[in-house]
Amino acid sequence: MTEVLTAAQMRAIETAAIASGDVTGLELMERAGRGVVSAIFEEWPELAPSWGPAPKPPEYFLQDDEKGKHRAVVLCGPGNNGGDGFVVARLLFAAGWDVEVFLYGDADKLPPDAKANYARWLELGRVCAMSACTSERWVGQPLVIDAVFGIGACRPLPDTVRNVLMATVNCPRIAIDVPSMLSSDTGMMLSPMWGGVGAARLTVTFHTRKPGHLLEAGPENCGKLRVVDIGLGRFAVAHQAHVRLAQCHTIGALGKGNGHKYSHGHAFILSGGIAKGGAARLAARGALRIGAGAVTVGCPEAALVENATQLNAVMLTSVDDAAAFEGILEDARINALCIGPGLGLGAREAALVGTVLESGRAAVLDADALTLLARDAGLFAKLHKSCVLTPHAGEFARLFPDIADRLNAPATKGPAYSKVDAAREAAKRAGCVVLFKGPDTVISDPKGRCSINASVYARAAPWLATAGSGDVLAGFITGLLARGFAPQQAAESGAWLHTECALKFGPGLIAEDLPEQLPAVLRALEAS
Ligand SMILES: NC(=O)C1=CN([C@@H]2O[C@H](COP(=O)(O)OP(=O)(O)OC[C@H]3O[C@@H](n4cnc5c(N)ncnc54)[C@H](OP(=O)(O)O)[C@@H]3O)[C@@H](O)[C@H]2O)[C@@H](O)CC1
Ligand SMILES: Nc1ncnc2c1ncn2[C@@H]1O[C@H](COP(=O)(O)OP(=O)(O)O)[C@@H](O)[C@H]1O
Ligand SMILES: [K+]
Repeated sequence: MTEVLTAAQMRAIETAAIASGDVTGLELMERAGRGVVSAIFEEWPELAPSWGPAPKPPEYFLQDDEKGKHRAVVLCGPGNNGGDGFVVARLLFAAGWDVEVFLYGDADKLPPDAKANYARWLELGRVCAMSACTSERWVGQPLVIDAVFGIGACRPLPDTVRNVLMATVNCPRIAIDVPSMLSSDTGMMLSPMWGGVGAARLTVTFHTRKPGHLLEAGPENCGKLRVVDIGLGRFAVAHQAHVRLAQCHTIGALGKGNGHKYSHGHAFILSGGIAKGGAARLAARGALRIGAGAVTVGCPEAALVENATQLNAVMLTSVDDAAAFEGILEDARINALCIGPGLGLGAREAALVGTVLESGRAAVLDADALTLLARDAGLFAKLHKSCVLTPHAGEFARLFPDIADRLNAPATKGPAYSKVDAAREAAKRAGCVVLFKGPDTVISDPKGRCSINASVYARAAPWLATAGSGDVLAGFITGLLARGFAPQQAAESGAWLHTECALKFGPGLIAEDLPEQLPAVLRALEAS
């Protein structure tokens, strides 16, 4: 499943499922709780009862030696996340575990399905107030089930909850749906956790990933992430989910069919002056490796010799000023431009950004070009739908300071504002695709079509935090634009391939290595 659903979208699907008569809320809660318990036993088979990870057969009577082998503390909250917690408590108890349950909130005010499961648990054990969950509980490091808040949390946690969660730091903690201190829409911490609460060992979510699992502090707090199917697939189809996981979705187009080099486009990368050409050369190498038929670097005359000693398959020409570049652009075969890496911030560079934008050609604007756009509203107004902006967080804040402020403000009420919302708003304002970089790269077009290239969990590639890797990404996207990819597809596929290249190389990666992984990555894609 490549959809990523917000809390509101998830609620809409749940409501549609219940309204269809196919399933009740109580049944969904039971499936959720069972999914959590199965996931725990699959993850740690040594904790599983003798019958394995599947839920216990109803007719099964526990043998004495199956009782009390393991201990769990279940922390329940006032909503349906707490309801899932009561189901998990019951199922662990049925598997022979010693289970203690604590509730934050008033049992009388629980929503109906949660209240039903609260009542079922009361037939088996007690429920104590969260305030009674004191430090002796954590001796022996029981398994902690975090069922305090799920998709319903969007403001700072009450102190009682925060203190209890912080005290579990040395215990294995399983988060139901989302760690309670995290916003499922944004991945941001809802409360500061002094000294930290540590990551959950496992987070078990339902139906699809939520943005908060992928963005910001989400991945480092979720531990392992498991998505459990609770039978909502049919309803997901009816629901238009606008955010999905990035993929290389037009990979068929990456293979080169017939045609000569110019059938695959001609990418032109503008460079800075003497001793500033490395970034543009990295971008050019990326554009060529990703399959642009021809790639040219344009630099000031004074930097030609320096660049010539470093380039072979990439062509080189002098571009002293915007007028010279206008002349070069008379060659209609040049169909994708890249400006910004190592460019500089002077008048020549600002004029070149203007020429790039006035040409109407597909263009990637990165690094210094973004700073120039931030400085000059007139330039910014020239952005058009064939452009791709590739800011990292600092450049984003320079270009869209008000949006960045809103993104970084602590959440006090829902719905929370996420990196997805920020990228969408920025793309709408700019009138072009914005690729907002990070381990959680978010790509949006002006209509809000959005994807997340998450270099997290199994795709974690921290080696990408190396000088020049962004320049290579700009080159990848430019190369794909030259090959005729639409801006959103070029950005999404470029980001996805960028991560794949980093994964292929692994630790020790430097920017130069990235384009060199492309042949193997593309070969593997073709084979699959
Ligand atoms: N959708 C689905 O398909 C399915 C969903 N399922 C499960 O339901 C979960 C969602 O349940 P939910 O909507 O009841 O929200 P939940 O996270 O329990 O919290 C709401 C409660 O917490 C309170 N509250 C929030 N923040 C607070 C704070 N900081 N401090 C204090 N209070 C705070 C809030 O209070 P209020 O804001 O209303 O004042 C309200 O009482 C979901 O994550 C999943 O586990 C599954 O059962 C199966 C299918
Ligand atoms: N920890 C990380 N995990 C995955 N990708 C990362 C990480 N840090 C940075 N990246 C990626 O590396 C690239 C860095 O780009 P940028 O910040 O522009 O660097 P530079 O200017 O040095 O080229 C971006 O594509 C970003 O998404
Ligand atoms: K939770």
